Parts: sequence; C-alpha cells; structure tokens
Amino acid sequence: MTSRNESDLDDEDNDGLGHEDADASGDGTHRAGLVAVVGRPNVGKSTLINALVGYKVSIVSQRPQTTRHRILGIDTRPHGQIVFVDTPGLHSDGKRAINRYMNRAARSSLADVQLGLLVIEAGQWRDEDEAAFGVLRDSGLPRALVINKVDKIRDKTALLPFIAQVAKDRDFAEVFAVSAEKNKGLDGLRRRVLALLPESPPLFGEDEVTDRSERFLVAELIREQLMRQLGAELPYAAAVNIESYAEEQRGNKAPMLRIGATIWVERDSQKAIVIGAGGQRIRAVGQSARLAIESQFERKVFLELWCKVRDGWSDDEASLRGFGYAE
Ligand SMILES: Nc1nc2c(ncn2[C@@H]2O[C@H](COP(=O)(O)OP(=O)(O)OP(=O)(O)O)[C@@H](O)[C@H]2O)c(=O)[nH]1
Repeated sequence: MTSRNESDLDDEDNDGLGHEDADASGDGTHRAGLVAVVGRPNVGKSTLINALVGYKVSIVSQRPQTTRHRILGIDTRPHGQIVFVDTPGLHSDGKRAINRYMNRAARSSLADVQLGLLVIEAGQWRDEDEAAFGVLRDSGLPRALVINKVDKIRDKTALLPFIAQVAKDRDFAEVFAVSAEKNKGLDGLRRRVLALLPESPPLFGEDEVTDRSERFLVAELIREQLMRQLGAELPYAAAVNIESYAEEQRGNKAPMLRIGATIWVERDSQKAIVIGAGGQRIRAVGQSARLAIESQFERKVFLELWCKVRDGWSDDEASLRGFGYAE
C-alpha cells in the first residue's frame, strides 16, 4: 500500500481540479466503489488513471502492453472515493504464459467492481476494441465509454458522428470525450462516475493512492525507463526484480533509499542490448529511473542495476511467479 506525500496533496489543491465535483448529488451523500478500466493496449488507460488520481500509480509508454498487472488507483474526495482498477490491455496474443497472465489479470479485474469503463482512442474502433467491449458486456456490469486522446483530433465536429456510431446499441450509461494527457474532460468524468457508484463509506484511507507497495512501484519505474529508452529494441520479455530495498538513516538528513534491481532477459543477445556499448545503456536507464524514483518518493536514491539471462522465463509459470506475476 502506498500513500501520498503531503506535498502531493498540496499539488492537488493547486492543479485546478477543485472539489466542486466531489459531492455529485449536493446532498452530502458519500459514494464509493471500484471501477475497472479496460480496453485494448495503448489507448491510455494508465495515463487516465494517473491523471484522475493525481499520482503515478501505473507506468506509461508508447509501447503497447506496458501495464502487466492489476493495479488500484485511489481517488479520494470529501464526498466520494473512486477506486480505479488499471488492467493490462486486453489483447489477442495468448501464446506465452505472460500474455495469458495479462489477459487473466484484465478479466479478473472485472470481478467485484461496480462499473466498467471502456477506453478507446478517438476516431478508432478496431477489432480489439470490439473484443474488449465484448468482455465488458459479458461481465454484465454497468458500463461507460471513455473516448480518449481527443486532443489528436483536429476537426472536433468529426467526433460527434463517431460517438454516435460507437455508442449506438451498446448501452453505455455515459459517454465521455477526454484527453488524459492534457487533463481535459476529467472533472466531468469523475463527477458522473461517482454519481453511478453506490452510497458507501470510503473503502481505503484518505492518504492511500494505490494497493501496491513502494517496492513494486520502484520496479515499475525502472521497467518504464527500459521501455522508453530501448523502444522497439527492448526485448519484449524483460522483467525487473528488486533484489534489495533498504532505507538508510543519514543523521539529520532525509533518509536514503538503497535499491538493487535485476533486469531479467531471455538471451545473451538481449542482455547485450540492455547493457549497451561499454555499459552506457544500462547506466542511462539507471540514471533516469533513479531521478524518477527520487521525484516520486521524495528521497535520495542509490540505485544499482544488473542484467541477467534466464532462458524462457516469460513462458514459465514458476519464473513468472518469482518475478511477481502472481494473482
Ligand atoms: N495524444 C495523447 N496521447 C495520450 C493520451 N493518453 C495517453 N496517451 C499516450 O498513449 C500511450 C499509451 O498510454 P498508456 O497510458 O500506457 O496506455 P495503456 O492503455 O495503459 O496501455 P497498455 O499498458 O498497453 O494497456 C502513451 O504514449 C501515452 O502518452 C491523450 O490523451 N492524448
């Protein structure tokens, strides 16, 4: 479980999100519930949840299938709490154990939630969107549609016929057009999603932002840099495992996090790519990951990275569990 830093709360006060949207009914009712965010890979599910929660609970990259786990992002307001469930993008590649794990994690996230949000990209409705919609429809949950990345559409009038076409006969309780990246349309989404949730006391403490530990978030921030810096060159089968994680007291100074992590790949050739000439790649990844961890956790960080090979880990259930891919 990871909680906000005090300064994050300050940021929230300053980010213009305000609290006028908190009490949707205006009658002092407190609402709370779980909302699954589903969709094909790369439509912006993680970006959306991070923007709504005001904290990076889930990593983001241009590469499809960045999110591999079910992660909660908790948005707490005075009159309501929305617990977003981020899910790996639903995809049709079920060949390897890791892909099956990701699809399982996405589907199981629909259990015990009150609402499903289907995220799509403005102007696009692909077969994989239809498949993700099918999973949501079969769950029997109330559902809403989030059309993301509207900033990419120059001619906004083109959105109306698109919305009409996609929403027709699909029974969405609400349709939202937003830009998660530009923070557009999110207040309205939050307000109306909250109104669809049942009356309930908060499900989590007001400072809690995610069910995941700091250690987990650290591994993810390292994986994010790998995905960003190696781009298409990164072997798809790269996992990050935290070997050591210790907080060191430093007299009067703020404590320091000393972290050791291993990047696991499947072949020597992949290891060479991750390490780069003279170790330059892995150093750059380590440096950016360290800065990202320092800024997220507001502590000095000492980060040591290794790259090791374990043949076939992504198709081996036992290795997957060892790397934290367990439900
Ligand atoms: N232009 C634009 N880009 C966006 C927006 N939201 C997300 N993106 C970009 O879309 C890409 C994918 O975003 P993610 O949040 O990782 O998408 P995801 O659906 O969680 O992806 P998976 O982990 O593959 O399921 C990233 O490059 C984001 O920066 C948006 O509102 N506008």
